[in-house]
Amino acid sequence: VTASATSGYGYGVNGGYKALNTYYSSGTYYLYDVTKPMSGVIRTTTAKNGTSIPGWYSVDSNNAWTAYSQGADVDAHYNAGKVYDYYYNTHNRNSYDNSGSTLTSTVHYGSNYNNAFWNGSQMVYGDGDGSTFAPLSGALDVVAHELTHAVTERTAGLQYQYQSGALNESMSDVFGYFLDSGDWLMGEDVYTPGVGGDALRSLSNPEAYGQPSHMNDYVNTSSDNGGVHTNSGIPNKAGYLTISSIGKSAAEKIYYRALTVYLTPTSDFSDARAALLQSAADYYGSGSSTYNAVANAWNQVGVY
Ligand SMILES: CCCCC[C@H](S)C(=O)N[C@@H](Cc1ccccc1)C(=O)N[C@@H](C)C(=O)O
Ligand SMILES: [Zn+2]
Repeated sequence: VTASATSGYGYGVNGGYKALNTYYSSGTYYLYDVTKPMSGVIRTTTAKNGTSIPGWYSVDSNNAWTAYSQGADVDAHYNAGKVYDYYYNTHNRNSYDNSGSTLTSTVHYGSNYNNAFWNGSQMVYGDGDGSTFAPLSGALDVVAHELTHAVTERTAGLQYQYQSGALNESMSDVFGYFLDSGDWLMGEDVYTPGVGGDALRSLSNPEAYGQPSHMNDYVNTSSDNGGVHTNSGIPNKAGYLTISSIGKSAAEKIYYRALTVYLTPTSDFSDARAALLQSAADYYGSGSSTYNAVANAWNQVGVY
């Protein structure tokens, strides 16, 4: 029996219709996308609520991925393709390693698992417990967040602890905004499915969800790898101020250049300011309004 690339469709976590690049072989359809200009593929698997990854290929009998339980698989696959396209089209980067390597997403990880992560090789998504989170692949900003960790790991290599770790987290949130720029919120599409209008974090108002937005309020702690999900509010606020001042397109350029050219594993918030200023100077000149806007943004969060 022939095997071939096919086009399917399905419903995501929140019920939205999604066209899917799938693959047919011997009577079974797979979430396996061979349509991208990459040496590898984009593929989605399920851990079947265990913790063994990558687990098993997500499969379907008729290429209509419409079962409620398939929503997480549908969105992980669809959103990974969107983030791949973003990095390729906007930054000329071919997959997380710029070598077109395969992107693997595993969904249904664990039981009631309220998180998602990049494990050094692939993306992994929990289903959430239905109260704190719905399946996390249902949010494009979550998928962009996780895939950006992979990019960061292959470029700046920001150590996941203390300021470099909070910066690592912030880079993932800022690129999450670039993908899902309808609002300044993070995770709103999957956070507390029973409660409307809230989110896990806000870039414009970190305090709304318990994060600082100024160095005076930096939290010194050993918890959460030195507060990486707390102190990310400070560079996140600087990101909001920067993007609001210079616009999304210029911000994407200087953020990508800072991340891939100037930042290093031990970079702290002040190094991030310098890297973004240098990137702004590279693109627009050191006396440019863009340069000055970046300086002002970081001044406002108390980072010099
Ligand atoms: C292995 C466990 C820790 C990994 C943390 C991953 S990178 C992470 O930061 N995940 C994001 C998921 C996310 C992203 C955007 C929007 C909503 C949720 C995260 O922020 N996790 C929170 C819940 C945390 O770990 O505190
Ligand atoms: Zn993260």
